[in-house]
Amino acid sequence: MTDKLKDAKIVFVVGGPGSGKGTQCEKIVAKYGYTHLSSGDLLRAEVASGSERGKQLQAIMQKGELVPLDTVLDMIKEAMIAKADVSKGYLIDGYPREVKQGEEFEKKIGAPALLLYVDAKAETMVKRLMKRGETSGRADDNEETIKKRLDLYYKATEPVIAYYEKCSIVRKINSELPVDEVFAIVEKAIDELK
Ligand SMILES: Nc1ncnc2c1ncn2[C@@H]1O[C@H](COP(=O)(O)OP(=O)(O)O)[C@@H](O)[C@H]1O
Ligand SMILES: Nc1ncnc2c1ncn2[C@H]1C[C@H](O)[C@@H](COP(=O)(O)OP(=O)(O)O)O1
Ligand SMILES: [Mg+2]
Repeated sequence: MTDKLKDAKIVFVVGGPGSGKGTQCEKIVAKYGYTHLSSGDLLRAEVASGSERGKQLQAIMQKGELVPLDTVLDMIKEAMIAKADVSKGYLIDGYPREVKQGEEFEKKIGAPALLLYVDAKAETMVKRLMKRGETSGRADDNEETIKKRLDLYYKATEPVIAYYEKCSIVRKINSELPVDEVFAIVEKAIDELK
């Protein structure tokens, strides 16, 4: 077991593609100094490294599918351990994407104290992603892949929220509002943690 992470404060950030997870995480980092670990960013860094593994990941992500659980969990765990001595808390952004990922995380790392459910309508998410796609350079910010990512979100990821509602750690955040108003809701949820 990972002793170093035994008392870590862990926040899962869950929401559909383009719902605003990364945007809110950035603001949490600025105010609270938490460590932000986005599974998508970690995977894109591996792709950018040009490694053989990165090439396989790229092919999966371009199709809007989920990469193997072990790959993403190992990456997150490694990144968490690297920050264990200085971290005030961890924002785990984009994970879990399916219930099994949550179960494995708890077995190998620990239990989350809070789940921020970043909620926006499908229509809003598509609009934001198409706009983001104009500049993001992301291979998955295109109409066809966005549709697949949304379908997968409703099928595989939404059940994660119901799963964690059982232990009353879910806080639903209305991400239809302007960024700062969304953050005001986020702040309340984080402040309650202390
Ligand atoms: N509350 C908001 N209102 C309007 N646009 C937003 C809001 N939150 C995020 N965005 C925009 O939507 C896009 C997706 O946000 P991002 O944080 O990358 O989402 P995610 O990490 O959930 O995919 C970005 O271009 C971002 O600037
Ligand atoms: N926890 C996870 N399990 C499996 N695949 C993941 C993953 N997190 C990210 N990926 C892969 C599949 C996603 O379609 C892609 C991009 O993820 P992301 O950057 O978190 O997207 P977004 O911020 O738009 O929600 O990376
Ligand atoms: Mg993101």
